[in-house]
Amino acid sequence: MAAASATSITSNLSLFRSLLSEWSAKQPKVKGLATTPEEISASFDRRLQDKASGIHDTGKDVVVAFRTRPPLENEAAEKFKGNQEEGDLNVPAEVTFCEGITLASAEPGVFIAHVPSVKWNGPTLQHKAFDADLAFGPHIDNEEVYKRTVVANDLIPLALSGGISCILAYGQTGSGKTFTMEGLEHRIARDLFRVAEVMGKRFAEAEGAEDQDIFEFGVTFLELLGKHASDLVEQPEGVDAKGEPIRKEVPIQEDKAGDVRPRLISTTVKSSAELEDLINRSLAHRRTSATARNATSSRSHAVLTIRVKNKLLPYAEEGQLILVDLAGSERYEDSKAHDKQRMDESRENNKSLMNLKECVRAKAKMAAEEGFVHIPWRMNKLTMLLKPIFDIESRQQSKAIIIAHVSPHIQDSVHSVNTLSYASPFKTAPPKPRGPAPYDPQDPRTWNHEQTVSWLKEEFIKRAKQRKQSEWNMQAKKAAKEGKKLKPLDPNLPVNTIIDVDKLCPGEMTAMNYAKMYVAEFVERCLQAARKEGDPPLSQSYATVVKGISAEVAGQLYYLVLTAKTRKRTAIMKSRKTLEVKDTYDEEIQMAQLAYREKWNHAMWDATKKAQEQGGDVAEAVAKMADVLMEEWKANGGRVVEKFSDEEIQEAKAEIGAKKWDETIETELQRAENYHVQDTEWARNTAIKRMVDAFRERKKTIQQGSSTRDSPA
Ligand SMILES: Nc1ncnc2c1ncn2[C@@H]1O[C@H](COP(=O)(O)OP(=O)(O)OP(=O)(O)O)[C@@H](O)[C@H]1O
Repeated sequence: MAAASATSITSNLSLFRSLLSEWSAKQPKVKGLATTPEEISASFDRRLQDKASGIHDTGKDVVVAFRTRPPLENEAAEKFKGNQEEGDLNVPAEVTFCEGITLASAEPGVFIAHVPSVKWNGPTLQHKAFDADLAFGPHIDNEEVYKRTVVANDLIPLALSGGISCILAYGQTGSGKTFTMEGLEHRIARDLFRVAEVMGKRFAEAEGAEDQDIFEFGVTFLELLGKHASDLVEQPEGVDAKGEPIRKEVPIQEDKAGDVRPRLISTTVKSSAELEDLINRSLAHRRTSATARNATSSRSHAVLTIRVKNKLLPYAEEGQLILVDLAGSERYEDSKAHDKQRMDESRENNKSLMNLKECVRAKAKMAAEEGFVHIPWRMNKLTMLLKPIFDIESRQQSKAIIIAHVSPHIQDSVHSVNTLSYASPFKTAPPKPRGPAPYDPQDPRTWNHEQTVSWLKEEFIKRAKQRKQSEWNMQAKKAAKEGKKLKPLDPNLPVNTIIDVDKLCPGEMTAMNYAKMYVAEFVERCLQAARKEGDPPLSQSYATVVKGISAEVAGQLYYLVLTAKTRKRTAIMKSRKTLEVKDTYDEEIQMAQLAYREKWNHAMWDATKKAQEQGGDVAEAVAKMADVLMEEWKANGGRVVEKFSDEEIQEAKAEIGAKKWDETIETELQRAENYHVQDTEWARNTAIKRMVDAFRERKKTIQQGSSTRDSPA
């Protein structure tokens, strides 16, 4: 069945409407959202106030939501009127809205896309269902989207506790990404300082600090257009000859410490009004440059980052709230009509969106399976900016929400299907409940409550002893200077463990509850557990000792979890040899497969056939071939480079003629230059490959012809 064009869809709207109403009549009732916004708000406030339940464990690391918007006034008439001026008489004079998306269930989210297609007997409709965690129909407003995404997933408290919260808006141009993101940005600006006040007060009280204004906020706003990043907070430096705004390019690189921090102006904001003002100014800069370029904002990714520093924990990493309005997921065919610069940007955008997909999928998979998956975040500037979410060695807890936007129109259904199938696979089952995994003292993921309590006690005692020992060492040194000798420390002497572990670890808390907590929150709990009921606040120096020791214990716990995961990865790697290639989930293999396309399958097929003929182990032969291709792919920097023998090249050149040969290469090099492709060797190889391929084809046809003639009648 072939897909139908927008014009042919428009000319058959009445047929599609009647097919849709027949279909709708047979559908079950729509399943609504599970909890009311009021319930979400109430539980959010409770969590904020309630010290005991501050664990940011709202289930998934990656949450997927779908959203469709209402049709705009006169939109169908203007957008799909077809080429009536050019005599497209099939398109009705007045085009009205016809729905392309139906909300089947809000939570869990299910959207059904209605896709017009052409069968041998005429136009028809296909109904394709896609799953998400949440789905927002056209009548859901931004306030409700905010409550169900940002509030329900504790994104603000997570960032304030030193974690990373991220929201990504994905979708076709004009599907409503900017509408959603601006709505969320303004609401975050509205609530951030209120939540910070509640949390700051709680934290300062635990530490006995007087100043309750403990958070510092630094905001950056970046635009990534193709490969070029610029600062949206800064005013453009004027306009160029084409009237385009001149913006300084901002490099995006990983520094020696592994931090990706583009050189942007970080503005300190102290209130909702200041944050709101900064967001408005940056958005206005984005709109101006978009208008100047005679295009929409759909061509660039806009990344708003709010960094949160906790003044009481100067050594801890900063929490971050990252909001990304992604470039429109334009199809390559649609961008062909544009100039070279647009095509370059479009190609770059598609590359970054594909890489983002790989990263989000790998992250979702890792969270759900608890395995160790390679996340290729270094492959693109966009994912580099999102490093703290994707870097598995990051000790910061993170949560990403991806909102996939689709147009409500039936003429956009093919785009909508692309968008929904991009985002839907991110939906994973909630993390598996910790099963009865055998106890492993080296793997905190297997510890129950009692084992956790005893580990914590041991750790605190160990560190208290170390402290005592180092105090003794200092005193002994001092005594030696005075010619005295101190009595050695009695190892059996009881030590003050500083922290009451039973108070720190109530009820059913296990090591994984703590491992999911950010260090700031763990330290805060330790500070509370160090203070006896009714005692005055801890002295500044005592609080410093508690903070130091508890941060070390948290670090040790994260380290154990990380090494346990690494051990699991090594085990997976070892067992990979026995796995069928199709069963492996190594992202690199998948990327290499994508690059090789059908050549990969041919190579596997050849390896299988050879192994069968020689009576060898098929799985092993396939795995070996995959290894060979992977090595080759990696050695060529993630590309597939065709290799031909010199003889074959000379043969092809002789057949084609040296002049035409050189001309073809020259044309390809020229094309590469036009597209700013730096790698001329790559362009040359592409030209050679095309000519040798064509030569092989001709040779094959000739050989087949002669073998038919030669064969006996
Ligand atoms: N949920 C909604 N309710 C009402 N109007 C909406 C909604 N979503 C989007 N719109 C309107 O639809 C139009 C397109 O939306 P928007 O600019 O947000 O799309 P976009 O996906 O960001 O497009 P682009 O990629 O071109 O930037 C705007 O006029 C916007 O106000």
